[in-house]
Amino acid sequence: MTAPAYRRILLKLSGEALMGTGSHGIDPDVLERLAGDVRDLIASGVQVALVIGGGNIFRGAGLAERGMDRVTGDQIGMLATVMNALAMQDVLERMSVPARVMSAIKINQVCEDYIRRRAVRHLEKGRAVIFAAGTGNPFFTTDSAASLRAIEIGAELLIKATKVDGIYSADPVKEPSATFYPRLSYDQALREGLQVMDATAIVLCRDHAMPLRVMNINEPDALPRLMRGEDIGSLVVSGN
Ligand SMILES: Nc1ncnc2c1ncn2[C@@H]1O[C@H](COP(=O)(O)OP(=O)(O)O)[C@@H](O)[C@H]1O
Ligand SMILES: O=c1ccn([C@@H]2O[C@H](COP(=O)(O)OP(=O)(O)O)[C@@H](O)[C@H]2O)c(=O)[nH]1
Repeated sequence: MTAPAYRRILLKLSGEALMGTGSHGIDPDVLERLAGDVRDLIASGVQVALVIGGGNIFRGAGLAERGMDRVTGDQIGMLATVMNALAMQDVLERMSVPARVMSAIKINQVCEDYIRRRAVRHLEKGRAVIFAAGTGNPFFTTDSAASLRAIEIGAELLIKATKVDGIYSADPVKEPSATFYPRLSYDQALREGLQVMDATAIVLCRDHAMPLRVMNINEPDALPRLMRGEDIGSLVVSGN
């Protein structure tokens, strides 16, 4: 078996990805499939860290639109990400994959506090590490948390697995004629206002030269093919 193309990656999954065809919550079959992908990556020798969103349960912006204090809404949203993280940990452990949830918010009767050095040790020991509660601060998203944690742990690649095949000149869901970008620079994504990932997350990746790949969560075998060095989705790297 050839060595994987990457030693350590961070995989960002939206909460929505866990819904499957549902309108909210977690589809156990989807969770099982995603956990199986993580298991296979770790078995191939890749150290895998995860950031899972909470959009299948709550988003602060949505709660605020209906009158809730935004900070409170974001705190609820961050707790939603903890729920998803615990669910992922449960299914990984039932697959005999050691997994640790490390939260940016102190809830250490439910999961570990996020401590960077411990996260790295867990990864070095072949454990899946699931970062929960995003950055721990309101007004951010788990995309930004994914960029932040990828940089902190020295990941070689940040993968945003989402609902489209990569980055386009416009939202391909709204504009089917949009042009696919197999490769682009962070500055191009910012200049063109490409909304696939929030600007904070993209700027963090740019400023710390964190390669970012956006790919379709539903493309079969996409992750193992990517680890074998195939060019999947869109790659965002430094440049003008
Ligand atoms: N330029 C773009 N290229 C690709 N996707 C885009 C773009 N602009 C907006 N999108 C939308 O962004 C979505 C991915 O962002 P987001 O919904 O935050 O993902 P997720 O919920 O998977 O984290 C895609 O499903 C797509 O509809
Ligand atoms: O650092 C963070 C990360 C997340 N959130 C809140 O948690 C919600 C769920 O995260 P996100 O929307 O990123 O989930 P996804 O879109 O990936 O499902 C967000 O909407 C925010 O309200 C936050 O306040 N700070």
